[in-house]
Amino acid sequence: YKNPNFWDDRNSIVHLFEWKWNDIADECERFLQKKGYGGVQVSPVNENVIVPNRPWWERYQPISYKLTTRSGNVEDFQKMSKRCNAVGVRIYVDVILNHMAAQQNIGTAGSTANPGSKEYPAVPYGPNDFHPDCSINDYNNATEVRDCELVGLKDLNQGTNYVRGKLVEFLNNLIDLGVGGFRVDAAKHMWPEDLKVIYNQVKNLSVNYGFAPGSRPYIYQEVIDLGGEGIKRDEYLKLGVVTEFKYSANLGRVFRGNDKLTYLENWGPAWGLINNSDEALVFIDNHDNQRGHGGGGDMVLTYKNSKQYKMATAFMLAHPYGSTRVMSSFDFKDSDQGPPQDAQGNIISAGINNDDTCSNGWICEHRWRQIYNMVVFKNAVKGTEIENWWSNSDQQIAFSRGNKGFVAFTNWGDLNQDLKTGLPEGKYCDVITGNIINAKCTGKIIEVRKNGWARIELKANEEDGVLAIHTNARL
Ligand SMILES: O=C(NCCCOc1c(-c2ccc(O)c(O)c2)oc2cc(O)cc(O)c2c1=O)[C@@H]1CCCN1C(=O)/C=C/c1ccc(O)c(O)c1
Repeated sequence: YKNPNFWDDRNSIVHLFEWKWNDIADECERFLQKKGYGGVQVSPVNENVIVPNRPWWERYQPISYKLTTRSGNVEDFQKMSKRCNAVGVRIYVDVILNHMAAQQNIGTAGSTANPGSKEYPAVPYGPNDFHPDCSINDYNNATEVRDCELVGLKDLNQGTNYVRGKLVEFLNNLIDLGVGGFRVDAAKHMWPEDLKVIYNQVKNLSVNYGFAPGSRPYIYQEVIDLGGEGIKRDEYLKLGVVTEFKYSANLGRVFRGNDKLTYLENWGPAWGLINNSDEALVFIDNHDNQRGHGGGGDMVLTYKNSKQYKMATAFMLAHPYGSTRVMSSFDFKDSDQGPPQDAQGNIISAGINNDDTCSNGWICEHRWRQIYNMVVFKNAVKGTEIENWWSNSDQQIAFSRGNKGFVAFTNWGDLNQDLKTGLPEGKYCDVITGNIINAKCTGKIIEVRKNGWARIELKANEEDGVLAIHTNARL
C-alpha cells in the first residue's frame, strides 16, 4: 500500500481539487504528462448531499456510492481514467469511509436519504449500520473519536460484515475503473483493525490500465496528528502511508521567517516527522488547512502568500524526504466557498491562458513555472541524496542533489556567494526564473566552473527567493 505505482520518470501527486473528470483528462494529456507529474488526487467521486450555496465540504457528506457528482458521472470517470493512465498519470480517489451525510437533502445523483433516522436507501444503509448517537468532544478519548459522530456526520460501524462489504464493493468498483489508490478521508475516526480488513479485501490494481499484475492500491490515510491527541499516526503507519501534517505546519513557520532556514539542515524525522520517508505523504497545504480549519492552523502557507509558498514548495520538491503532493486550488474569499459555478450550480471549468496559467477563478498552482519546474527537477535528481549543504547560519541555504541538481534559497538579505554546486562544468538555465525555449534560457543563466563551483546571486527583492539548476536544464 506504500507504492504509488508511478511510471519511472514521474513524481508527485497534484490535487486537482473540485475539477471535473473531463477537464482532468484534458489536463493529463496537455500538461501533467509533459511536466512529469505522477498522479492526480481527485475530489470524492460518490454521490454527496446537496447543501445550499454548495460549500466545498458538501462533497464530504456521502448519500450513496453511486458515481455521480458535480465532477461528472461514471462514464466521464472511466474516460478520464483511461486517458490519464494512457499517458502515465495515475488517479487516486478521495474516499469517505467513515461517515454518511448529516444534512437532510437530495444527493447529486438524485437519491434521497434521512440522516435523522440514519436511512440511506440508495446504498442501502439503516440504523443498524451506524454507531449510536454521541458527538466527539474529547480528542484524547480514542474510542470517542472512532465511535462517535464527527460534527454530526452519521458514524458508520465498520466493524460489521455488511458495512465492510459495502465499502469494499465501492472501492473495488473504483479498482475496476483503473484507479491507482485512495486517499482515506478522516482515517483517524476509524479503527485501524477495521481498516486493515477492508484494505485487504480490495482487489489488485487493474492490468487493463497498465498496472503490473499483483499491484496493490496506494493508500494514504488522512490522520491529522500535530501531537497532543490520544490517537497517534503510528497506528495507521502499519496499514499504509499517512498524511504528515507536521510537515506543512513546520515548513510554513520556517518560510514565514519565524525560524531560520539554516535549521532545515536536518529536515526530516529530527523535526518529529514520520521516520520512513516513503510512509509520509507531504504537502505545503491541503484543501482543508488552506482554509484555516484543522491541521496546522495559521502557519500554513497558501497561494495567497505566493512568494513564500513557491519557496516552500521548491524546498519540498528539492528535498528527498516524503511522497510529495502539490495542491491546486480555486480562488476563495471565505472558508466555506465552493468551486466557481454557474447559475444552475454547474462547476465552471478552468480556462487556460496562453502563458499556461488558469482563469475563471482557478489558481492552478501546479501550472506555476516555479512549481512545475521543480517537479521536473525532482525527476532529474531521482536517486541522489543531499550534498554540499551550505548556509550563512541564518536565512540563506543551498544544497545539491548528488551531481544532478542544485538549489539556493534566501529568506532574508541578498545572497551573493561562490558555492559548490556539485554539477558538471557548463551553463545552466535557472528553472525558477525561466525555461529553455529554442535552446535559449528565458531566465537567469548560471555558469558552473570546471571544479563545480559557481557564483550564485539571489537578491532579497527578486520575485522569487529560490534558484534551481539541474542537468536536464543545461544549455
Ligand atoms: O467547521 C467545520 N467543521 C468542523 C471543524 C472541522 O472538522 C472536520 C474534520 C476534522 C477536523 C480536524 C480533525 O483533527 C479531524 O480529525 C477532522 O474532518 C471532516 C471530514 C469530513 O469528511 C467532513 C467534515 O465535515 C469534516 C469536518 O467538519 C466546517 C463546517 C462543516 C464542514 N466543515 C469543515 O471544516 C470540513 C472539514 C473537512 C472536510 C473534509 C476533510 O477531509 C477534512 O480533513 C476536513
